[in-house]
Amino acid sequence: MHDTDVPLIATRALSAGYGTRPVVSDLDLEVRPGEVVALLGPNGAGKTTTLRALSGDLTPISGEVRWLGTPCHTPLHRRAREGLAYVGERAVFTRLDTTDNLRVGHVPPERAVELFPELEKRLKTGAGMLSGGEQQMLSLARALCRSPRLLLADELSLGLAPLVVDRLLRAVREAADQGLAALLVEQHVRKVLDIADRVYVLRRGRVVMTGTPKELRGELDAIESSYLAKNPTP
Ligand SMILES: Nc1ncnc2c1ncn2[C@@H]1O[C@H](COP(=O)(O)OP(=O)(O)OP(=O)(O)O)[C@@H](O)[C@H]1O
Repeated sequence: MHDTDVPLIATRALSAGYGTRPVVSDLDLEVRPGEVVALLGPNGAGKTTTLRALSGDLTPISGEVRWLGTPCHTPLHRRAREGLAYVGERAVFTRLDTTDNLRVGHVPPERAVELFPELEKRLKTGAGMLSGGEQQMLSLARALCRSPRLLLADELSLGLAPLVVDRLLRAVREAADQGLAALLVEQHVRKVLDIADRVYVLRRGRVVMTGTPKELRGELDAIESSYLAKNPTP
């Protein structure tokens, strides 16, 4: 069993942005071990900015990020050593083959193949020649096979076929069932709600809705139409 009493990562009244202009404000969110949390919202709502502040890539303008209950000011590379994994869009080395991409990430290829058997036949293929789905399996394998404590994933499933999206999300769910804490920024609202424990919806840099997928089912149309509205100005 994993200790779910202390959030692995949490923000308290966090404001973060670029220069002195906050893009997200007054953000209180947390992710506990064993939880998959979805961060949803229209384009420009501040989802990536939030992930960057959580990862240590952006310094908060005010408020704080807490790691295992303690305020945390370390940069991204230090947090990575302490168990944080960040997966962005198709983060592969296109000139290396799949095996070398895994080795660079200190992941034995056989572990990656256990997670995604689809990669077995592609171990000697240049990562630039893989399909989008295979590239994302490779990125996710590189992150998950190092047994991180926290996964921050930005649009894992961008532009991928529905079956591949299911495959990637299932791998995250299974890792969370083993104790991983995961925060996923996703455009596939309905699919991520199928595997998430909790959801935050951001709009114009603020949390406007939060709850379990069950609690938010009735709001699905509103959430999806806010995506189409592309974060309208007030
Ligand atoms: N490096 C940057 N410098 C200045 N402004 C930025 C920078 N990155 C993002 N922004 C601005 O911050 C705001 C929020 O962007 P962010 O990428 O966090 O939103 P998002 O919700 O992830 O959007 P999307 O779904 O389109 O990726 C936008 O207005 C964007 O223009």
